Amino acid sequence: MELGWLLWGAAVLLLLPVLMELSPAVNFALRIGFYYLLFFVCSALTAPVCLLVNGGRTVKNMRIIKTVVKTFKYFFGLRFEVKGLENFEVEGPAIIVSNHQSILDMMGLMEVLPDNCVQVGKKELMYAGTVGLIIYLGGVIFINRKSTSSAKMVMAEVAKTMATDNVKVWVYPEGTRNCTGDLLPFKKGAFHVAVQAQVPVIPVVYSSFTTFYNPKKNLFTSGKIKVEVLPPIETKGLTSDDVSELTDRCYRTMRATLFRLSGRPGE
Ligand SMILES: CCCCCCCCCCCCCCC(=O)SCCNC(=O)CCNC(=O)[C@H](O)C(C)(C)COP(=O)(O)OP(=O)(O)OC[C@H]1O[C@@H](n2cnc3c(N)ncnc32)[C@H](O)[C@@H]1OP(=O)(O)O
Ligand SMILES: CCCCCCCC/C=C\CCCCCCCC(=O)OC[C@@H](O)COP(=O)(O)O
Repeated sequence: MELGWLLWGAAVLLLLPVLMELSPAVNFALRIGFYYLLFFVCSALTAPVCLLVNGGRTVKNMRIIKTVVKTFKYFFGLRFEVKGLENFEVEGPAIIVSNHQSILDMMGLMEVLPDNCVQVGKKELMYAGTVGLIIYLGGVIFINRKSTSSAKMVMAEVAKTMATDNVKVWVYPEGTRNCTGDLLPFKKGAFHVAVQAQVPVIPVVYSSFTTFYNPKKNLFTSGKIKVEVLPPIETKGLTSDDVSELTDRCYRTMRATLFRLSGRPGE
């Protein structure tokens, strides 16, 4: 019986590289499955450490989470080329906005995440098993995207407390993943919060993943991701009437940067 299992295991191990080579679908499934597994297992292992070190839900846990997630890139042959980190060095809180292409973004997020920075996430993530637990412990702010009123209330609370808590808040203004190499229209919530709190908006742009990652084509290989932190956009003196213009300005700047970083001709 044992010999049978041993032979079976050896056959799979020998066949796997061949299968991955022959079938992009198998390669994609195994690599993305391993990514999920990494998240699931590392979350289970990191949660007790966060509880022991910091006692509960606090942005301080993001340091521990960041240390763990920054190792993931090595498993997938991904490299980050980062520019402009000095733009995070603003006095006090800020709203950080970035493009959002895939769950692989979590590696890019942790690659540059400044201290005392929490993220805004869809509330469904709370139920993602051990990952839900660890992102709760990391201080992630959960919103219900399906209820604008409740999401606005949560965001309004963030605008009030981010100054006292001295935290930066990272928002994905596209509101969903988008791996087309372009930007979706921006939701305005992040910009309302920045104006309400009178804090700067710091745009962050990641180059397009399309050269190494495309779920529709079962493409997931190694690759280089360029990251650029852009200069802060001040909101002092702005009011809610200025939010649309602020959103559009940020969108245009980030889209031009995305095209530049991705080697795509601008429009
Ligand atoms: C060891 C392993 C560990 C691994 C751990 C990994 C750790 C990191 C985890 C990080 C998780 C990250 C997850 C990311 C996501 O989940 S992305 C999806 C969720 N994010 C968002 O949706 C982005 C934020 N969304 C918004 O800000 C929206 O604006 C929202 C507030 C939700 C409202 O959306 P919606 O109604 O769809 O559209 P609009 O934005 O156009 O708003 C409609 C009108 O309302 C006005 N508005 C919006 N917000 C506000 C506000 N805060 N105050 C006042 N008014 C507001 C807006 O102006 C629109 O009105 P007008 O059209 O202007 O009249
Ligand atoms: C015991 C219960 C087990 C439950 C199994 C859950 C296992 C979960 C394992 C890994 C989950 C990895 C998720 C990492 C965080 C991903 C953040 C992210 O990128 O979410 C997508 C969100 O931005 C936008 O969502 P949509 O594009 O709108 O959709």
